[in-house]
Amino acid sequence: MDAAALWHRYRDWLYYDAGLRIYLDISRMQFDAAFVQQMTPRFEKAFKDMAALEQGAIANPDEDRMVGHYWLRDPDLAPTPELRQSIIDTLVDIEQFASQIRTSVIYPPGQERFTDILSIGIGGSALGPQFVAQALGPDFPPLAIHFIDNTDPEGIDRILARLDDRLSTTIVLVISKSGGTPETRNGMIEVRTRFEQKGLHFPRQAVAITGVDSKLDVLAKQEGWLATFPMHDWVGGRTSELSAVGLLPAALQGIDIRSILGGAKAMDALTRVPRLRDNPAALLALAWYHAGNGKGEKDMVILPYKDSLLLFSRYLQQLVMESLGKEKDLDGNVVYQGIAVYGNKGSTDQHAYVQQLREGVPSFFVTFIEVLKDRDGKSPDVESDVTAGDYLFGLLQGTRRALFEKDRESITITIPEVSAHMVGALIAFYERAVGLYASLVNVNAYHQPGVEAGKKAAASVLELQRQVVRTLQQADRPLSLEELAAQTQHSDDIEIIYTLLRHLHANQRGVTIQGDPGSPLDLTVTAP
Ligand SMILES: O=P(O)(O)OC[C@H]1O[C@](O)(CO)[C@@H](O)[C@@H]1O
Repeated sequence: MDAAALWHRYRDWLYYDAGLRIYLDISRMQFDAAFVQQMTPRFEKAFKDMAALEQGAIANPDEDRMVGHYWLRDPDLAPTPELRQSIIDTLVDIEQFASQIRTSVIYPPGQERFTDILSIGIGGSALGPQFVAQALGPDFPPLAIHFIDNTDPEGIDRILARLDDRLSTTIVLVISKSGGTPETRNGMIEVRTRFEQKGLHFPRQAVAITGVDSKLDVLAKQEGWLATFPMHDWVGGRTSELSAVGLLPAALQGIDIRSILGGAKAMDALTRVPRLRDNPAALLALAWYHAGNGKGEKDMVILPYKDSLLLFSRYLQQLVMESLGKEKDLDGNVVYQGIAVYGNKGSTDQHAYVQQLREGVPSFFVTFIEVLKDRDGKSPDVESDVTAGDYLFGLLQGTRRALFEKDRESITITIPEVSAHMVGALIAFYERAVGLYASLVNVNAYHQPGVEAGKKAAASVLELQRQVVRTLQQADRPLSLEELAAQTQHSDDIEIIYTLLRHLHANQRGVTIQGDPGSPLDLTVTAP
C-alpha cells in the first residue's frame, strides 16, 4: 500500500471520541472489507449478548451467576432496586471510611494516625490495585501502599522488613472474593503473626474485602475487624477493580475514585453502541480477531509509552487470558481459545525484545498506547528544539513504522493524559472488548475452571508431604526414595517425593538427605 492509500485507510478507520478525547487507530491491522462484512453478523450477536448481560442475564452459566461489573459505575443499570442501593451504599461507605482514615478520625491503637496500607491479595484481588497505584498514586500519598501478592516467604519478609517500625500504623487490607485463597490466607497469617510478635492487635488494624459470608467475612466479623466491605458474587475477580477491591485502596491513597468510575461509565456508554464502526471496543475486538484468526494465533504485545502505565500489561494479562483462555466453547466443543498477552513499556522494551518483534518470529501484534501529555509544565530541550517527550513520541512512531514495514501489525490507542478518568476508561475499554471477543468466539469469559486443577494438585502435594514426613518419622532406619514411595503407596509419585524432600532438606524442616542429590536412586533419607 502506498503512502496515500495508507493515509486514506488511517483516516477511514480512525475512531475519536470528543468527550473522552481518546483515539483508536486500527489501520495498521491488515484486514479488508470482506472480513469486516463477514464479521458484521457476529458482532450483531455479540452486541445482543452484551446487552443481555448488562440487563442481568446469567452470563456465567457454569457458576449460575450474573455478570454485573458495568453496574458498579452506573448503579441505575442494576437489575433490581436492592442491588442498585447496595452499590450506592458500598461506595458511600468506602468514601467515608477512607476519609476517616486519611483525616485520623479513625486511628490505630495508641497512635495518632495510619501511615501505610498493606494490601494482601492475589490475581484480580491485587493486579487492579497495583496497576492503579502505579498509574495514579500521588508522589506523597496520605498513606503509602505495599502489596503482598504471593506466598513467597522472602517476598513477605521483604515487605514486613520495610514496614517494620511502622507496622503499628499500618492498615492491613485482606482482599479475597472467595475468602479462601491459600496464598492470601498465608499472607494474612504471616502478617498477623508479626503483629502478635510486636504486641499489636491485628483485628484493630485489619479490613476485609470479601464475599458476604465467606470464611474471611465470618472471621473478620467474629473478631471485630476495623471494617469489612462486600464483594458481590456478580463481580468477577478480574473485573473487580471498580468494586471495593480497587476503590478502597485507591481512596486511601487519595486517588479520586469518582473520576475513575466516571471515566469507566463514559467508556461504557461509547462501547454500548451496537454498531461496529462506532464502537471502539468492537473495533478492538475486530482487530484481535483478525490478528489471531479468531483462534489467538498471535500474541498481544502491550506497549504503553508511559512509565505510569507499566503495570497495565500485567493487569490485562489476567483480564484477557483468564477470560478467553478456555478449553471448551459454550456448546462444549474443544476449542483451546485464548490470546497470550505480554509487554512492559516503551521505549524501555525497545532495548529488550523489540529486536525480535521487528526481525524474528512474527507471532504477535502490538498495541501501542500513546499519551499526549508529556508532563505538568514545560520540558527542557535535550537537543535543539527537541524534548525528552518528543523523543518518546518519536520512538513510538518510529517503532510503529519500522514494524509495519516488516508486515508486523499494530493498534494504537491515544489518550490525552494518565488521569483517574482515563484509567477508568481504559479499564472499561478492555473489559468490554474482552466481553465482545468472548462472544465472537463463543466462550464463557467469566469462569476460570482451569485454575482449579492447579489448586487441587497443590493441595494433594501438601498432603503427600505430610504423609512422607510421618512415614520417615516412624521408620527405624534411613529409607531410600523407592522404599519411601512404596511405603506411602505413592510409587507413581516418586519424582514429587524427591522434589519435596529436597525442599524440606533445604529449609531445615527435620528431613535429612544423604548421598548425591544428582543421583536420586542412591539417596537415603531420615527424619531424626
Ligand atoms: O479473590 P480471590 O477469591 O482470593 O481470588 C483471587 C484470584 O484467584 C482466581 O480465582 C484464580 O485462581 C482469580 O480469578 C482471582 O482473581
